[in-house]
Amino acid sequence: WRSASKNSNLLPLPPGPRLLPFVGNAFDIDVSRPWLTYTHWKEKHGDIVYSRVLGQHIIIINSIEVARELLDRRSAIYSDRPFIQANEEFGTSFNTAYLPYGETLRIHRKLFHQTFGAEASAEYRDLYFRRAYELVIDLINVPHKLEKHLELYSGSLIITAIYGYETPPGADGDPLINRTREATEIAKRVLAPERAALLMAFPFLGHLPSWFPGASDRRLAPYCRKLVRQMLDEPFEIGKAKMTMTDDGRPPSIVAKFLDAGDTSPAQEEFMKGVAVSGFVGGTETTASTLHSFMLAMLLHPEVQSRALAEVNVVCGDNLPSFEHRPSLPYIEAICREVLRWQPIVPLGWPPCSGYLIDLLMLKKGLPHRTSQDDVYQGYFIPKGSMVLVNEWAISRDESFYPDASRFDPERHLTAEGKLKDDPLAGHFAFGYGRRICPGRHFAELSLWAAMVSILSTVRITKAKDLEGNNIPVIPEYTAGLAMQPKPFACAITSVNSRREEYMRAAPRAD
Ligand code: HEM
Repeated sequence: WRSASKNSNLLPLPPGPRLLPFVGNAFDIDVSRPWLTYTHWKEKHGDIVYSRVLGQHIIIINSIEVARELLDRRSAIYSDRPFIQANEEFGTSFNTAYLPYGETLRIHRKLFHQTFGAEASAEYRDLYFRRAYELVIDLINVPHKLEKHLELYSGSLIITAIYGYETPPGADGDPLINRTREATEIAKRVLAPERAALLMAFPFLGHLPSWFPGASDRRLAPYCRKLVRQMLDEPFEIGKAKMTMTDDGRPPSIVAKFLDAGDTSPAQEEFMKGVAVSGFVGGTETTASTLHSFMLAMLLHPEVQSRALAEVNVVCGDNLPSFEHRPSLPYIEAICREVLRWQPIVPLGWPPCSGYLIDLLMLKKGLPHRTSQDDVYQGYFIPKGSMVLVNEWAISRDESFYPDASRFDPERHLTAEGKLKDDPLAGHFAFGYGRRICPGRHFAELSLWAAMVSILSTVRITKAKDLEGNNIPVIPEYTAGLAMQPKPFACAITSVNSRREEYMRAAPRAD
């Protein structure tokens, strides 16, 4: 049971839990929080674990060293993705995230680099803050719609940057956001775990027999394909029509920049459309979930808020903080790092990415990398076609790096002199590895920082009160649903600096 068919050297597979005939470990995994099962396996079997579900080889990486060695250094072997038939049926195979390792992926990643790379992302510095001010004002005005405000912040930022148009206030009215939601809902229904698992185990079935639970949803496929086509075409046309340069001579959007650069053949345009929508679906929920987690951490830790505000006040006086202040605000930086570490919103190294395939093969929150050829690591055989998951949860809980790891403690990222530590793991929990590392990470980091510093400098998040004036207790719980994000919690949000609030209110808003 523990050998793989093409293992000519008869090397052992990595250690792992006992496999049952046929189903392998299908029944061993906590399907709502599989990373906890994998972390338990780490304790027993170590940093690299072999498992099998319905004949599919699964390699679970539980340490940063193994992740770097395999996914970073050997990325030519470890950068494929599993093929999903349903993506073809439902028109979602354009998404960068699902592309196999090959030429189309290379083109997409190049476009991503040009449009969301470090330099390109920095060009949107004014936009992040403009949106962040709107976010703060919305939080003060209507604190109970916290989640909605965070989703609007992250979604509208990406839409404005990509297509150059302003989403109307209250994302409900935006056609792109609405269509994305609708397509996502269909995909979630269709790609229920049992269906995806069966297709993965028996790809020769191609299409599921009509008696199979959920198979009747296939009738939605043509409609979903139509929605996806609209998502690809319509906002792109808006971006195309909005080519007027900004006052400082920059293209008004990523699409405009692409068109301005020259090669606009239909094929190239189709790639750009795919990149734009992949960026939107890959970046919205991830950024919003991270900020939601940040708000929860602040609510639970008033002392962290006080120290952050004091740091901003010393550095900025009553002015609004900006990216120029960033190097002088190490504590704020430490908060950002700790938010990403404390509750990695992609605990198995994969973003919710609009909800597709999350339950795939019972590997919730873990659409993995896939090996494109056989490999050997430390005497273990890694078969071609293995799914490879990084258990970021286990890495974030590694006590040798992070003593008392489940505690939220920004100070762990600072030296005794209050400077930022040179942390080799910083950023890794959030953004993945190798040639599939998140191409939106620069954009994401800047937008997270702008939102966090704007919130910390201007408002205070406290417990909400009930009708008798008692604090409503906060139970920090996370959803086991699509994205790892906090379950809704009540909080009060009040301004702590009227000057900054005034500046923010006076800043131009989208209309
Ligand atoms: C806090 C925000 C974000 C987090 C935590 C996050 C996390 C991730 C992770 C873990 C991966 C998988 C990496 C791997 O397979 O090794 C990924 C991939 C991806 N992300 Fe992000 N992401 C965020 C924001 C964004 C943004 C803003 C964009 C676009 C502007 C974006 C676009 C993508 C795309 C297109 C992929 C697929 C890349 C590929 O398969 O080659 N993400 N992201």
